[in-house]
Amino acid sequence: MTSHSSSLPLAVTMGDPAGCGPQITARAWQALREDAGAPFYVIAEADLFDCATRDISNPADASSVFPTALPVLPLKADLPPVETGRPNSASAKGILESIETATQHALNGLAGGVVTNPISKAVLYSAGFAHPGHTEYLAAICEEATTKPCKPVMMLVGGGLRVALATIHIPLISVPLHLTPEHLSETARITAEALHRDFGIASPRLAFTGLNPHAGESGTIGTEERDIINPLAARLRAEGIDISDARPGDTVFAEMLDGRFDGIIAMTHDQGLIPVKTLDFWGGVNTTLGLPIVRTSPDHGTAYDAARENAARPDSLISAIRLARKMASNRLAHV
Ligand SMILES: NC(=O)C1=CN([C@@H]2O[C@H](COP(=O)(O)OP(=O)(O)OC[C@H]3O[C@@H](n4cnc5c(N)ncnc54)[C@H](O)[C@@H]3O)[C@@H](O)[C@H]2O)C=CC1
Ligand SMILES: NCC(=O)COP(=O)(O)O
Repeated sequence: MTSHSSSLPLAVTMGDPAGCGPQITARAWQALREDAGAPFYVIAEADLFDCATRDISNPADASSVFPTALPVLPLKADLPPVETGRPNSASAKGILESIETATQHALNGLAGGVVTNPISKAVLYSAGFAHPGHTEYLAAICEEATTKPCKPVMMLVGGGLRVALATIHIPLISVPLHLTPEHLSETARITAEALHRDFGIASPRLAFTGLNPHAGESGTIGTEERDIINPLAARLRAEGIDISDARPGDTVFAEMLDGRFDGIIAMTHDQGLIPVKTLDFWGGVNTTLGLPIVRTSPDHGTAYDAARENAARPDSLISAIRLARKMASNRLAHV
């Protein structure tokens, strides 16, 4: 199985067909069709897109088609009629087929990486989807295909920040239970390795955020920093990973912008996503580290309201495509 190549086309998934995916994909193709980088194709139905399209049966045909039409690899599943802005759980089968096919293409060396369009988690959950989101679903597909364990780490990139998350879509009340030394050390190792291999940073400097205000204020406003994060950081440093003790969550992002760190490991979803989306909502990218394939995604969701008004902006998808190209090319150079 080949896991990456920068010269291969990228596989873009359909996402929720009632969301912004079709609009931003057509607009990203318009913006990038003359771009010299790797082209992309989308796994969906051609009539979703308001631009020139051409059906392809093989990812290898994407490159020749891309300058004149958006290459579309049709789904096998039938999609129900799509009403923009009105999600329909009957689309779930096609949404998941698109993700699964794109991932298999990347795993099998037919695509250079996967760029996912937004899905509505609630819509998929109502159709019985058992994973919290793409991140865990992609890891499950990769794990099954390679028979190797695959631990995914979500990282948001934008506004000068690279922020990996120690916890993702779980209720805040259960976060402390997940912050075990084993989990945090795996997250740190995967993040350090990805910054080196996929982002081309020779010796990445990482920071842990604290969970509590003022990083626990020496154990007086919470003990996770004193008892778990800081002792673990010391062990990781002894192994050669350059990582700080828990830094206060209200200052560590400014420290990274000042050049002190190359990446941050945030303890919760919102702790990590708020700074990235505030600084760079339109250009932010979500990427999954720890997979045998490259995967990126816009940082935003399905934006049903913008889709209804035909006003969805493609900026974040374009950034996701550009980052996927860069990561694939860095991986190739690293081999
Ligand atoms: N990667 C993924 O698949 C993601 C999926 N989601 C899902 O998206 C759904 C909606 O989530 P929300 O919290 O409402 O976030 P959202 O990002 O879809 O929308 C937040 C606001 O930003 C606007 N917006 C977002 N992207 C836009 C674009 N490209 N152009 C113009 N305006 C845009 C929306 O119109 C809305 O006002 C949820 O079901 C969530 O699960 C959320 C984040 C990522
Ligand atoms: N908030 C980020 C998000 O919801 C994306 O999740 P995933 O579908 O990429 O796992």
